[in-house]
Amino acid sequence: MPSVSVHGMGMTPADLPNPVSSLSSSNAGLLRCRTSSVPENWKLLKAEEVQKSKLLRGASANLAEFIWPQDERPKVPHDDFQGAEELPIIDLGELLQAAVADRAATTDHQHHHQPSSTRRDKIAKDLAKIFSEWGFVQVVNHGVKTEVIDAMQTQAKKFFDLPLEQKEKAKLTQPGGSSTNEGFGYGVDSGFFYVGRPWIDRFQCRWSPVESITELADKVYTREEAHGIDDIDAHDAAEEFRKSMEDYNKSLDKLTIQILELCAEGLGLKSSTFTEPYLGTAGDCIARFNYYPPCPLPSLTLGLGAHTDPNLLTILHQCSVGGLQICHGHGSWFSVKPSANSFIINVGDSFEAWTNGRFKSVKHRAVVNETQSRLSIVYFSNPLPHSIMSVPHKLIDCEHPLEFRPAFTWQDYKTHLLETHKNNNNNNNNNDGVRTSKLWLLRRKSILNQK
Ligand SMILES: O=C(O)CCC(=O)C(=O)O
Ligand SMILES: [Fe+2]
Repeated sequence: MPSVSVHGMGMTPADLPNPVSSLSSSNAGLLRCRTSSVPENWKLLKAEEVQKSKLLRGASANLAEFIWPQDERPKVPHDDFQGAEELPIIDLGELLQAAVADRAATTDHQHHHQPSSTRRDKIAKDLAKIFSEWGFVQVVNHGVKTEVIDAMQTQAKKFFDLPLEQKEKAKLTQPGGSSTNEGFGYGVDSGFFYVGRPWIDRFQCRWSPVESITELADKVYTREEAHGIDDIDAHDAAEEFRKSMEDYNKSLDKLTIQILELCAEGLGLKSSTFTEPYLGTAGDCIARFNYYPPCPLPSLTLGLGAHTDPNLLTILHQCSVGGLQICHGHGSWFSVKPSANSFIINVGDSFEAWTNGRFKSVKHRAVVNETQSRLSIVYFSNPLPHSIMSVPHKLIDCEHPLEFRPAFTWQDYKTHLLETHKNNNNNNNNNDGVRTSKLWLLRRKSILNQK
């Protein structure tokens, strides 16, 4: 099918975004970034792409809003993996192999066999070192079946391909009628506190309980006008979505536990130090599907601005299109090469605080590109809202004095984050909460707050 330009949608050039004329006075900071005309490549966007995206429909009214300040703009493109520092890899398959070798060695009475406990110890130490230096790791042979990952990617893609009106049915409301940050939308309308407007559509909900996923899926896939055979199709579609969410959640919950255990061991702590309060999928684990449509301004905007994740651990799977960038060293960014069978796992703010800063919650962002849409599936692991995360005594010594809150709950931090969101949105101030909200976790700050 030939690509249809927005002109083909019955839009006249006057309907097209005009970055200059639409700059408001509150965007004075962006005036420096003005471009004199609509980028030619906006016309490359397919009409159906514009139709189905909340972001693109909005952007067509005021493209200038998406131009970020000069110092935030990406210098490394989404697909430039050259010169990028190699993100360290952890091969979890080695754990399994070592256990198999253990059994063989016992049967064959081998004397020079390296026991699996030694292998495990080495992997745990490597992982802890990577998290303390990079905050990010690439995990391979993680035990999550390829079918489970593929099905989740397929379902997420299918979701974003739905007509906009259909996707918007996923919006969940609170009992009082106010919207939550769950569902589909432009940033799920939860407000962003970035310095620019991100180029993104997003779906977000909790990974469990399964009943709430069913409710969401039914809302999205059931069409009011559907009768007969259509009803059956809609039911099947909702069921496929629910099943892939459930399978993915089960697998990633297991993976989270495995990683948390290795982290504890790598830090010289009891294996269950982090998993006991985590309590698996009963916690507050959040699903996020980020969808970045093709963008006519890839070097002027960002899919997602530089931020750290507030949660415990993040497990991310990107589709075949690159876009995730990590800040390493002195403010230099590198693009992470997509790899179908690996996960990118990073330390969130809560984990950094819980480990007294031994692990680092590192800034990352998403860049976009002109021609391809991009999808990332994110598993945000969190403990139960009221489980207490208290800094293990072993992680406090002369070399590592206590720098973070000695104990806090995910609910405490979440409440703070939501407040910051609200204040930033109400005051319409430079929306810089991304940089400041993490400060709440610092000990100095918590002492000040108590005064
Ligand atoms: O899409 C990506 O690669 C980054 C997503 C991300 O950082 C987030 O959702 O917090
Ligand atoms: Fe993130």
